[in-house]
Amino acid sequence: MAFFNHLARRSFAQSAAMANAIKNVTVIGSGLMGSGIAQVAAQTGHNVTMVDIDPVAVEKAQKRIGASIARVAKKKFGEGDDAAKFMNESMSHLKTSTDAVASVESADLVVEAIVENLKVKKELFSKLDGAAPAHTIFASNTSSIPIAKIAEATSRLDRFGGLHFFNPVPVMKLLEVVRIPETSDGTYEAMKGWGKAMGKVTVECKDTPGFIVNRLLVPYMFEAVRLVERGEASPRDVDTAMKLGAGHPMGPFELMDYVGLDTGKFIIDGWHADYPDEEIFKPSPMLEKLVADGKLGVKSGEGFYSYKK
Ligand SMILES: C[C@H](O)CC(=O)SCCNC(=O)CCNC(=O)[C@H](O)C(C)(C)COP(=O)(O)OP(=O)(O)OC[C@H]1O[C@@H](n2cnc3c(N)ncnc32)[C@H](O)[C@@H]1OP(=O)(O)O
Ligand SMILES: NC(=O)c1ccc[n+]([C@@H]2O[C@H](COP(=O)([O-])OP(=O)(O)OC[C@H]3O[C@@H](n4cnc5c(N)ncnc54)[C@H](O)[C@@H]3O)[C@@H](O)[C@H]2O)c1
Repeated sequence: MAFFNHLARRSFAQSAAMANAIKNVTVIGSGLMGSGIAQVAAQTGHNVTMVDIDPVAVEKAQKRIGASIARVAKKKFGEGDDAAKFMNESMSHLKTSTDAVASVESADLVVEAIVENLKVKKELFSKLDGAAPAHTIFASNTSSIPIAKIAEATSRLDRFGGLHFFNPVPVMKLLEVVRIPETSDGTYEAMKGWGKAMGKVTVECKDTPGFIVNRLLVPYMFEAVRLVERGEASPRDVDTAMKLGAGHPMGPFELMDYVGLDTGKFIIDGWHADYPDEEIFKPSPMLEKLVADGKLGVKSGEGFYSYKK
């Protein structure tokens, strides 16, 4: 018994050490998710580098982070000096870059939150694998792509996993921590420990399609789309029904606009390719048209609804 207690203590100590070892975090992608992850990492005292290939995206992300940190600071500290101190300290932990390779040179953890496309994600990780130190853990925030397929691009399968955050990251408490068969126990404990250090509640999940939340949420959202495409109800009424009848904070159309319709299309197209017989994953004419028209939801000013001021 004493021996097992000793082992348990040791493994706890090791995981605590690994989690504490994650100090320098590189977040690749400064869109909706990358900016949220970078913000929370900076707020919780990590040294963060947020990277995007698009300098305009970086600029927009900085503005979004500034506005969001101000909301968090007000909630935590009200209007006084402590709020200003929290904002300044958080921002002082955040650097930006457009050079992904140079940005991982001293990273303990790399969290990828770029476009939901396997080829693009693999190209990125393959470049980063040669540039990052041996100890660096790589994680993807993918919504729907198997982590194992992304990890194939690297030679560090034992230091690879999924860290799936939820939008808006500064508000949503959940973090799904995903392991592939090769993920080492040390890596997994470090990822979970980092999630806790970020103030998140972590749940564990294997590398199964959609993990937990999206396995349930994505079919739900696409059932709503089919309902409307069949002319059985309007988006507004579906949203009202799910908010008032099921207690959801947003209806499925509001939520799809919030997530981004391009991201929704990437998810469903990927699953359609993998599971061509599943009716629910077949292309939706309504979604195809909105995306083709550049109506990507809240982020572009219009999706199922208009957000133009
Ligand atoms: C597809 C992917 O793989 C997975 C996903 O991410 S799926 C999407 C998951 N996300 C959801 O389901 C979100 C559902 N929606 C919600 O929970 C809520 O509508 C919401 C939290 C987004 C907004 O809440 P709502 O009450 O409508 O608006 P609002 O009053 O502006 O915000 C509520 C609180 O959150 C804070 N907040 C909202 N957005 C914020 C942000 N971006 N940054 C910081 N704080 C924010 C507000 O300051 C406010 O704080 P308070 O309670 O102290 O006043
Ligand atoms: N939107 C959501 O609600 C949500 C929630 C959880 C997970 N995710 C996942 O997170 C990832 C990002 O989603 P998002 O909503 O933030 O997308 P987004 O479109 O808001 O941002 C993606 C960013 O990645 C950048 N980018 C593209 N290729 C790049 C590259 N090679 N190197 C560096 N930057 C690159 C783009 O310029 C863009 O700024 C996706 O995998 C998505 O499935 C999204």
